[in-house]
Amino acid sequence: MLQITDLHYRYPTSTSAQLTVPSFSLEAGRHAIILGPSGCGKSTLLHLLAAILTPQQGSLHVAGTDLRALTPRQADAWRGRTVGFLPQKLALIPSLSVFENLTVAAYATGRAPEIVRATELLAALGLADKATAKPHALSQGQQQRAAIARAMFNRPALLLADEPTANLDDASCSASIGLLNTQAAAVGASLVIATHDARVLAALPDAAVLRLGGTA
Ligand SMILES: Nc1ncnc2c1ncn2[C@@H]1O[C@H](COP(=O)(O)OP(=O)(O)OP(=O)(O)O)[C@@H](O)[C@H]1O
Repeated sequence: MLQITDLHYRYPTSTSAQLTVPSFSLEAGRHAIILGPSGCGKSTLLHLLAAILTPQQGSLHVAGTDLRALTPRQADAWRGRTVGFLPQKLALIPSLSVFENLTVAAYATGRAPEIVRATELLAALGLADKATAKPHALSQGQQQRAAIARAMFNRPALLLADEPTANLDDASCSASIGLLNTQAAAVGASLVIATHDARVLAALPDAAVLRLGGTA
């Protein structure tokens, strides 16, 4: 699922921050935890894995695709088909209902939205009665579940989650990781979680761990 070799990334606007990623590979269907302190580059690596950013050096293959070989347009199409993303700031669209926040994800694939899938996902995530609500009317936990449903809508091969347990108590932390794990398993996706939270290691004991040291 993932093959990372000698990967380097530097933000074009920054002269100092440079991310260096150790070589790492992950089989399809297996899960990984990207672990490291604040500012070490976890979110940046997730953006590289989603082909939102392009590395300057090294090779990066995800789900059988050489991401460095993609044009920006090809990267957009590949991402829409392949990746589900749960950002730290959930980024639900405030003017759309919860249901519409899911179905809008279909536009990234160029296919018509599957209405039945949206209904089933919302039910599976305990949000059946929130389909017509706007995101602001949901609790924080409900908003995260809606964002997980949106990430899963296109049945991604790779589910990326950025600090999904930040500010959660222990019970909510294990519920959140459990949901991500269950949803990934339902479509055979690999789950990759970026976190500085050691509780995630305990919640996913079989996950491979990629430690990031920091920027140089
Ligand atoms: N758009 C950007 N332009 C320039 N530098 C950036 C940009 N985004 C992040 N950085 C820098 O890159 C480094 C890695 O940031 P990143 O957000 O990937 O870290 P992180 O490990 O996810 O941190 P946190 O756990 O606090 O979210 C930091 O030094 C940050 O300041």
